[in-house]
Amino acid sequence: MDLFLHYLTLPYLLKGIGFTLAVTGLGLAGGLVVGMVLASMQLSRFAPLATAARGYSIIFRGTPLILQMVFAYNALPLIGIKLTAIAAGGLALALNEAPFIAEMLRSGVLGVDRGQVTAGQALGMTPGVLMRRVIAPQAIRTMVPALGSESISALKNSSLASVISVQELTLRSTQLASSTFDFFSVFLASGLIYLALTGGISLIQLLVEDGLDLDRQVSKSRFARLLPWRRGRVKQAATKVRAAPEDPSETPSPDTAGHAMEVSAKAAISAGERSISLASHEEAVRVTGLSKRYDEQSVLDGLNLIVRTGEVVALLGPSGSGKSTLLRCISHLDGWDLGQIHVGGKRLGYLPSGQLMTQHDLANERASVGVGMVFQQFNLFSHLTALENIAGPLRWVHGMSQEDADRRARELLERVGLSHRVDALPRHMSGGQQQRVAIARALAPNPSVLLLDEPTSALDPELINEVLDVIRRLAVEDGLTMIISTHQLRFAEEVADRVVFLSGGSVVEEGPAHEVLTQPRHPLTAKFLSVMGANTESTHQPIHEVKA
Ligand SMILES: Nc1ncnc2c1ncn2[C@@H]1O[C@H](COP(=O)(O)OP(=O)(O)OP(=O)(O)O)[C@@H](O)[C@H]1O
Repeated sequence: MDLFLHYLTLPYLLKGIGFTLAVTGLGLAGGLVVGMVLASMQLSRFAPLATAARGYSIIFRGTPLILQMVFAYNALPLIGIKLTAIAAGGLALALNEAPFIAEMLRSGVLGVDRGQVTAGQALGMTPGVLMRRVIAPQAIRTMVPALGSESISALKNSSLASVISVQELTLRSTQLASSTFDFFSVFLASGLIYLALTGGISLIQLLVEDGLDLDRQVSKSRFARLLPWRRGRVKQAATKVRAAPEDPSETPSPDTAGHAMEVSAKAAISAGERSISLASHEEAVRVTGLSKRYDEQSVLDGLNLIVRTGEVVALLGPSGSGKSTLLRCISHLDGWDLGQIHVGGKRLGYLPSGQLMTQHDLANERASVGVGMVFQQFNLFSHLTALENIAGPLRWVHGMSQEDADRRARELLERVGLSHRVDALPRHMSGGQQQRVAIARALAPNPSVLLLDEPTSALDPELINEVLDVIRRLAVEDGLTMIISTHQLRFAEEVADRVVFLSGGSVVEEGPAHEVLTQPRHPLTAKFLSVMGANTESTHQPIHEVKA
């Protein structure tokens, strides 16, 4: 026992720890840098880069580390690169770790929900901002356990550096045991030191996991405060704005139906005047001859559409008629084959020369033109609170100060009846609440046009009204220009100035909402409405009863 304790504290062995850590540190740091390059190459759309990265992985994962260390120390000097034993060991370990780390990075990035990436693009985030604020924070969180295991494995692999005479812990233990012949005590002490080192790594992993845990109470720790995606501390004042629940889903208010009737009445009184006045408004969106194919399938077929400022247009049509694709093209989230789209008079995504913009410039233009988008699946950033989902893009895309962005986010959350949920994560909110946050997020930068892609189709019937009510208010009170793809016929009749019926990727019929929904002219519209139970009588059913 005495001898064991003696070896455990022997400076000769303890110095070996320094060399072990030096090789491991170089290996992990270098592996992370090379791994990031490899992961970017593999994720690149440029095939030769991805192939080169794969070739690298095959070579370095397929040959033994010990051989790579010997090569780095003994063969590189032959071509004029002479490294110290520690540098050669660290280099070989880095090159060997890189493909493993690259795979972790790649799977972390690919694991981030594509919908959130699309939402970030729609909000005008450049690829860099998207990576820093949306993808990396979520990818890193999922990678931490695997990175912890890889670090432990790198520490143990560093012992192979003994073959190139790095005086690390294993080599020193072997030398000590050979000279004292006390193999048992020396290797027991050495094993315990390794255990302490790997235990340290596990502890760091646990602390990092804990620091990144979204369900943990907001951290006051300095570490958590350094993280760019940390959960912001929500000021008490903000949560006190409303003590009682303001959420219509929690306190179903008779207001909703009342409000709907009021809107309907207003709409009926002013429909004629409104359509005359809208005709003189400027064009907010002009779509001319838009055609798009997916392989052999034609999805949009010479589609034409003009939406004027302040107008609310409901897109109706059977599933697969191209409603979502049209909305995605308007915000240039998708490209198209033929035709032109102007938003606010600008060809969004095109240079004056007619050339396509880079993704970076397209993002900036999307933000400056102001095309907001609300998705079927909400697509909230799952690592951010309701407040941060709204305030974050205002800061990162529009350069607003944190104070102003938070104030705007609170105002909007209050408008959509969610001021008591400012600090809630998306997964702690109901579908209706998430969609209301998504609407608030899209509204935050004051878009010139708001596109809503079946905003209620992913909601349970009892949650649909709370979202429709918010949209109704935007149409009536704010006079926002909106294009809404929806299957909610009664809602379309109440809120939309015009209904545009799509079939097979082109406009089959369009006209004042009430007219198209009650007296369809085209047989396809009539058939669709009858399938939807939306003939004259059924459009007067309660909204939630009219479903696709
Ligand atoms: N990425 C894609 N690759 C191939 N085909 C696609 C893709 N996206 C959409 N499509 C096809 O394009 C057609 C139009 O789809 P779109 O989602 O625009 O229709 P929709 O009218 O919005 O339908 P729904 O009401 O069901 O949402 C569909 O046939 C769909 O399968």
